[in-house]
Amino acid sequence: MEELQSGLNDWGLFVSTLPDKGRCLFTTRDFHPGEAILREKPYASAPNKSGVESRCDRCFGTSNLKKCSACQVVWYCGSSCQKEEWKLHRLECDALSKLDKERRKSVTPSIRLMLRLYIRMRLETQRVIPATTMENYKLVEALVSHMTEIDEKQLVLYAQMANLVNLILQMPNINIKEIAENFSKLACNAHTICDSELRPLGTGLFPVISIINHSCLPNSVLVFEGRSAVVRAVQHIPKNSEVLISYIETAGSTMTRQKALKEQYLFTCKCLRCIKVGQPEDIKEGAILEGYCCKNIGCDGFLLRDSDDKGFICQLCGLVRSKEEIKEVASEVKSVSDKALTSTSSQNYQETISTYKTIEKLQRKLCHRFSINLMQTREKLLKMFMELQDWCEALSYCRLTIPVYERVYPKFHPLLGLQYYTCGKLEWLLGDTENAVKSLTKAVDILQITHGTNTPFVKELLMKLDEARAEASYKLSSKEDE
Ligand SMILES: C[S@@+](CC[C@H](N)C(=O)[O-])C[C@H]1O[C@@H](n2cnc3c(N)ncnc32)[C@H](O)[C@@H]1O
Repeated sequence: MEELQSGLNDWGLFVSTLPDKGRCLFTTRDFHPGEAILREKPYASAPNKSGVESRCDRCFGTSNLKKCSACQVVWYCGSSCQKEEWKLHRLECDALSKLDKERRKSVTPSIRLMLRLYIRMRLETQRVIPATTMENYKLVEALVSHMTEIDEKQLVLYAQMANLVNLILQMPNINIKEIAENFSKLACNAHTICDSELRPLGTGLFPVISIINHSCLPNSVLVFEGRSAVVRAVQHIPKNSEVLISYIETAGSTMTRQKALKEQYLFTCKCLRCIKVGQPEDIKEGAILEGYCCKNIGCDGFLLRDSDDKGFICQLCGLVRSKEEIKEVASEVKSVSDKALTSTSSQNYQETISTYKTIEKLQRKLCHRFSINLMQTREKLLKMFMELQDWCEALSYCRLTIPVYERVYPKFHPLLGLQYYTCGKLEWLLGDTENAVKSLTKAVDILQITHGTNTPFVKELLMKLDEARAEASYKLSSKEDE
């Protein structure tokens, strides 16, 4: 702990403990919005397996991939990535090569992450890889596991996975119970590594960043530069404050967020948003985000159950919607959604789009205009129209999502910045340069804070904005000349 403390001093941070949260990370100086609070390379990481697509083990790239000829499990995009990983992969390769074809199929990304954790620990003990103040196995030992709170079924699963890891590694003195506990640590400490546009690439364990606790109203955000994790302030953080990130999607109601946190991280959140649970403002927000709309066209009210539980009353105009009617539309949404799942897997795009359009229409009848479900359906339609390069339809759905994003996310949230970015790109493609400049400016204002100013992603965005501005002023001057 003292060693870690000395490493954290350089960052302007210190570790403390709070009775209801365990370890916490605090600041020893002020941080301004957009400033990087902490950077960390993964102690262990593994790329995702997304369908048929594989990824380079080092950079998570997808081009020019070649399979390791010995183990036939791991992919690299070139010799430079392969060489960088060799110290670790040498032992992993030996172990994986001994497996038969069927066993190799059971080596999932979680199993690989655990294999790499143990190999790294071993190489550290043998001093092949140095242990430093901020990178050592002791930091993994200190992570919370919540072993005593896990249910029987999960314990059995971890035990089976631990047996597989043991069978693959065949290391002397390896403790199966400890491996199972490490799986539990991964569940509540590992982070999904994403690209700049928040598309998931893999999973990594960052033992120092794992000290940071959760808030549904966080003062910082976790982003990635390649495989490295960066925690960045999204507001002014005064000296002696706790650094807080969000572990989950924060767009949902308090009940939804608390359920997600309890299920995966085994705690009840008491952040500034969650302590308002049950208060009138919180009930209203939940009913807007996840409840129903008023049947009175043009009324923007939210609905709450009436006292005898026969229906839902609009809190603005007083109109009642019967339980039966709501049930009927909701079950229609469910049955069309089930159909959408099967048509997505058969990759018939036009059919899938028409199914999602039906869902969107039904949800407009059922849900409040700021509903998360409605927003998610429109998000799916946006993505599908983008795939089809139907920029006009894509833009119309993108624009419909923006007011919901603005409502559910704080001012500096990566998802809000990225949505403005998509909107700006689409407007530009469709020749609406004036609005493109407005949307791209909003995107820059947010993404410079969440992603920093020096990343290739933000630099490219700034270049696009400059280009769009130049085009807009050229268009304006040509109009004036006419
Ligand atoms: C990634 S760890 C964070 C560091 C942890 N506090 C420790 O002592 O190592 C996640 C765990 O921290 C605790 N935790 C995180 N945020 C919390 C919060 N807002 N309230 C209570 N416990 C929290 C929970 O036990 C959770 O499973």
